Amino acid sequence: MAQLILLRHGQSLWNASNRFTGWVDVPLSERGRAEATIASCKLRNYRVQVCFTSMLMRALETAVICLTECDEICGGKIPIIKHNADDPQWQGWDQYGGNVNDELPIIPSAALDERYYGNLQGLNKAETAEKYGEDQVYLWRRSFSERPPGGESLEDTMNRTVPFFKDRILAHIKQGENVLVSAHGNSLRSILMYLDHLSPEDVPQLELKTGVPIVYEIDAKGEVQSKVILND
Ligand SMILES: O=C(O)[C@@H](CO)OP(=O)(O)O
Repeated sequence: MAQLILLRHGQSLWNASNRFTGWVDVPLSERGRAEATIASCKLRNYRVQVCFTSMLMRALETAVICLTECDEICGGKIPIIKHNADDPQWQGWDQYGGNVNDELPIIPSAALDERYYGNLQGLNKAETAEKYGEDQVYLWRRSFSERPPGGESLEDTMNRTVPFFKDRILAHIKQGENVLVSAHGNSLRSILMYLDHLSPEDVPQLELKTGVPIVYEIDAKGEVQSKVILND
């Protein structure tokens, strides 16, 4: 049995100012860094062997804080970010001498990036609801299939997150390795939808808090055996 820890990044500067963010690469706020530190300390009795993140700074920052503040989660290994590891042009410039077993790889992938919010990116969420109506904005934000203007629906997002999750992340879990995934509200909602067998009618109610770890135990067949949310 292996553990999968899903972590929505800490509060970003645009979460704080209530703006649609999507693929805009906004860093964490001071509160977001504190949330990531608290998550790290909640996870001090857990151990992971590999970490996946999106390519966006707020998820990478959260992963690095989580792995380095209360660093017991690394089990004595050094976290090392594997930029471009999936790029066929990559020449291995960060290769080094020494024992690769001493490192805890952090693997960033665009497959885990937040849902693309298209023309809504940068707009204030409350002002957008006033302009287009609460119901329309709720559909854009929380329905499964409705696309925000020029952006991705949750279904579109799921079509890139879940294949990556099955091919790359579940492969580690099935071998008994514990994995930390640091990503986003909607990219993680799509993965939870898969893990928890949620229907398109169930998923609008699913809300993930920033910086709150969700721990799954998953067996060698990839079946979920338990789930716990590390709230306060
Ligand atoms: O702005 C975003 O990218 C997301 C996550 O913060 O917003 P929403 O709550 O609408 O999913």
